[in-house]
Amino acid sequence: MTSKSTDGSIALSATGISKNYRIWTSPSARLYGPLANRVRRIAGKTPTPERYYRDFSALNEMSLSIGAGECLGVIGKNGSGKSTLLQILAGTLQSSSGSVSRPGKVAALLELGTGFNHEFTGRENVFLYGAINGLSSDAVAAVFDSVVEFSGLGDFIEQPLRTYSSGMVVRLAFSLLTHLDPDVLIIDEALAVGDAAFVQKCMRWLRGFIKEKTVILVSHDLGAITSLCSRAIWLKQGEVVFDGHPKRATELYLESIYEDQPTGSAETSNEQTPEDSDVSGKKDFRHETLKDPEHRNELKFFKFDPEAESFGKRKATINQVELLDELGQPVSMTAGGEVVRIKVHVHADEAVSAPIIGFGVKNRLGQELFHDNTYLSSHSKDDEPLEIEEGGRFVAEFVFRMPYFNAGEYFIFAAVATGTHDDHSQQHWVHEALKFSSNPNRICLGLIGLPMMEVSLKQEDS
Ligand SMILES: Nc1ncnc2c1ncn2[C@@H]1O[C@H](COP(=O)(O)OP(=O)(O)OP(=O)(O)O)[C@@H](O)[C@H]1O
Repeated sequence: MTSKSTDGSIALSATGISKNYRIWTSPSARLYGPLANRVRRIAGKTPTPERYYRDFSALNEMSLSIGAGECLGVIGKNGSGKSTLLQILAGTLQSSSGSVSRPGKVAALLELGTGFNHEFTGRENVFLYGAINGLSSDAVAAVFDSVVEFSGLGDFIEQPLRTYSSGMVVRLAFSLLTHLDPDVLIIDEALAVGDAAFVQKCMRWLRGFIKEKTVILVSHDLGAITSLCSRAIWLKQGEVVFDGHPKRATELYLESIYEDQPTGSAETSNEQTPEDSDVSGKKDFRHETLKDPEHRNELKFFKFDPEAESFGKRKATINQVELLDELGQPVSMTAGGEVVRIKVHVHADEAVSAPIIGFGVKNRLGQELFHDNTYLSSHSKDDEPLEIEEGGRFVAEFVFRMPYFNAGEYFIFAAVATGTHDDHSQQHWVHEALKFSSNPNRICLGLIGLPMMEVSLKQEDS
């Protein structure tokens, strides 16, 4: 697609960029594979590289030009190549082939903490980051107070970065960017970890910046893409499959997500009437409306934190909690109303008898919104209770339709106990095993909203 630059000049362009990765079949294949193939060659035999690795293309000969003044949104499923593209455009990752032209000054907010030294204080990092971006120490000193003020970090600016939360690192990084005066700003989902007030502040700044300069933005928040961007590209397996109006791009992308979902019991037949339908397995009847980016209740999950605070007698340890989609694929995004799987993986540090695994969701005030556990399902059957030997592993999986959440941050706690529902001893309880954030929406009216199968209003016969 031709670029829609406001003054006709190009802010950034990429020609035929590809990124290939070599995926080794095992760590030892990486060590011995090249040697084994060399020995085969010397012995006059045909090398067998396929036994040791396969080549994987994360980006495939992509050409793109972004006009000065454009705000380009980049969307696509996990692993479609968005971060790879942004890193290559920003110059922090070398492409395997192709070239990038950057006529102006480019600043990027990519993977959290990139360009920072975690042993340095916030103050030292401001000067370090400024130097990396070509600013003299006098120039950094001149904007230092303003950077700290924007960040809202206060006295924390004198503390080492390793003591910062991920939200604080984003505060510092974004505040720095606002003072670098770039021509092109590249942002990769980084704002997703900021708290609501700071994200609002960044959005206000970004809207002003977009009016004058060029922005490239990756976001799973399709509402942000449609409201901020003048153009959007949709990536699929390292290729641009749509380049054009953001509204159309997000519509096509969402359609493709729903097309990829299996049909069957979860599908609602249009011919069913409310009276004769069986609601089990149905989607929310507002499903079509909720596909719309404006209404979709996006939930962005962060990875399991093994360092999260926990307690318990530790006969068993929770070592992973993950979010999967309906098909069992690990995901970092989902939405209210969708079927998800929460998997809790546990290691038995000692022999464990009849374990119970549970999980629940709390809001940031610590109010519990819902919880559940395996006790009923594992004790309502005639099955023998689970007996796990020392060193063994076990896992619980909860499959349910996500409720709707108000805008804000939430935590999933996970726990493993032994005993019975009424008399048990906690072995490991992880307070904030998974964190997630919810976008503003109008679907959730209470603390949580329920996926609603049917609603009717009618007069009863007297
Ligand atoms: N260093 C690496 N070695 C091997 N494969 C890699 C490497 N970095 C990325 N990949 C692969 O390249 C593909 C594209 O990754 P990339 O991070 O760009 O996707 P993405 O669209 O940004 O995903 P997400 O939405 O999850 O952030 C993925 O399949 C990923 O596994």
